[in-house]
Amino acid sequence: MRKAPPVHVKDLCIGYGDRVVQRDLTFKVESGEIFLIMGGSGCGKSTLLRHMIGLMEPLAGDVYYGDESYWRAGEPRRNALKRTFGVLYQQGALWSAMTVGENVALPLEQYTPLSKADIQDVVAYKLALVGLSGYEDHYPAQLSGGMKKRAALARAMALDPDILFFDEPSAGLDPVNARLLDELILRLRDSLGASFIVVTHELESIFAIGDNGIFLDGETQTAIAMGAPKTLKEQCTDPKVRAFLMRRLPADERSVR
Ligand SMILES: Nc1ncnc2c1ncn2[C@@H]1O[C@H](COP(=O)(O)OP(=O)(O)OP(=O)(O)O)[C@@H](O)[C@H]1O
Repeated sequence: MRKAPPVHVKDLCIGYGDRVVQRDLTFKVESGEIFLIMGGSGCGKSTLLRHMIGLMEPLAGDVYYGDESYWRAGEPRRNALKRTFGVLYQQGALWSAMTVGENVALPLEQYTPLSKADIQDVVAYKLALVGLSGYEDHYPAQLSGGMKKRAALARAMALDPDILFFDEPSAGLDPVNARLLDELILRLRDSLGASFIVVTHELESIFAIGDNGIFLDGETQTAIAMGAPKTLKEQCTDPKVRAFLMRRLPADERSVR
């Protein structure tokens, strides 16, 4: 099985123009880990993800893939690195005018020299991985919300990424489909050896899939906790983290302590 490079975020400061959203972020995502980015609304989770994917340049600090600095690498190398990432955005964002098969085939047509027949084989394999065998000719509008997510996941996996980035994978899904997606993520991690970096605030997902994670705080604009969600729930004494992981109001947490 392939091994994804560890990802090392070092002294990262992120934001928009003059506006700092998060500062001094340092953490490591080990190979094959499901790493969660957690925190309240607006604290900067998606912004951090955009920086890790290389869509936004940090105000300070860097992101290392293996030993390689992303931002000190030249643009050709950055583009090559980007191709080792699979990204699944909140909306799924399948091309609605294309069939599911065409959606998954697109990155293969753009970035590989594979023949049409080989591309069809890869598409069939990726759709089988997400439980959508035989849906090649369906259009996104003909799929349920959960199926759309899985089709978008098949597309994100088209180029055999080392690292998959998910922004709120279970947003908009009912609890049963959200759970099926969690199970799929666990299965794919085990079978592909890829790492997953996931933004989520769904408590069930957090405890079901998270090996490790970081908790961002919007108020202090930095990370206030790191670790396995289950351990954080048992041991972290920060009232904001406890409130988040136990779905209590921070004021109640303070009075409990
Ligand atoms: N394109 C942008 N330009 C300027 N500010 C932005 C932009 N996108 C987001 N922000 C601001 O950056 C902060 C962090 O936003 P971000 O979307 O990263 O938070 P989040 O933790 O992912 O939120 P949520 O959980 O609600 O999706 C917010 O205050 C937001 O208003």
